[in-house]
Amino acid sequence: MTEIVVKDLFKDYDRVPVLERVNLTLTDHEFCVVLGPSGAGKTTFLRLLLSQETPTRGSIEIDGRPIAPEPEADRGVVFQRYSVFPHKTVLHNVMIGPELTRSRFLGRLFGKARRELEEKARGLLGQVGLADAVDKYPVQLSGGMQQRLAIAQALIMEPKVLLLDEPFGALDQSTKKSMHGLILDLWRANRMIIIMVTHDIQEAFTLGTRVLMIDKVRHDPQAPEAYGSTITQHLRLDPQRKPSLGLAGAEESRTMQDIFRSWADRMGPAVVADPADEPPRQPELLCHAGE
Ligand SMILES: Nc1ncnc2c1ncn2[C@@H]1O[C@H](COP(=O)(O)OP(=O)(O)OP(=O)(O)O)[C@@H](O)[C@H]1O
Repeated sequence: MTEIVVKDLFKDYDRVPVLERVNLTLTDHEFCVVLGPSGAGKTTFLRLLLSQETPTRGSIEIDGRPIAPEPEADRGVVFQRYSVFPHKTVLHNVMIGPELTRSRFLGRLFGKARRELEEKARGLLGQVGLADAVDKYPVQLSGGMQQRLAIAQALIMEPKVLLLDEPFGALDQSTKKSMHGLILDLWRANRMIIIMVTHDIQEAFTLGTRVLMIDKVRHDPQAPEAYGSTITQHLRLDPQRKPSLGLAGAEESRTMQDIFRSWADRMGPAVVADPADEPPRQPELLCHAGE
């Protein structure tokens, strides 16, 4: 069982408080989603959990021990912008983490150890739907495929905690939805704790077993930077009892065209011109004979 305990966490930058008095306990197999306005300190919170930043006060423990002062393999991370190595194939991108950890100087394993690692990497790439892309380079992949690769890269290190910083923010809606299915499957199969930052409230409620809001509770108009953010809302959700999320549920079963039309309808008077209402153009204007 994995447990993360965040106790009275404060973070200042140059004496400007960003986070104050953050307390949170997460136990095995939770999916915690962090929402909050821009600049509230969501990424700072993830960076503290990763040991990329040190707390000004307070502590973070994993399984009863203070987290290591340097980023370690017990915590994996996926960012919004693709963090893969462009000059390595998909397969080698997934193998590189364990190779660098286990062979610090050469960055490469040999013989049986390498064969076993390759098999594991291929298995993970299968899980994230990239089995057919193992020999490709990142530039040959779509945005969604690159994020799948980044997730496989993080998972091969078998982290106890997976940190996701707006991992799907740059993806189109339908790719985002398939990534939601994938991340939920991986979370169920690997039983790690996930902590994810997003701006997308629907995504938060779709995925989370916990949904947190980080924001400022105290404001001093004379000194806007006097106070930091803390957890202002905190919901635990039972994934088995979640209602279908209105629009999200409906959109899943509809085509992109239908979703587009429903958004166009909702725009109402804002729609200045709608080609769908114009009389159909003559077929000869659209295509040439023989095409
Ligand atoms: N290394 C740093 N040095 C100084 N200030 C920083 C540093 N990193 C972040 N900050 C400040 O901390 C505050 C919180 O930043 P953070 O990136 O954590 O917010 P966020 O909630 O993730 O924002 P967004 O939603 O826009 O990504 C901001 O005011 C930012 O300018």
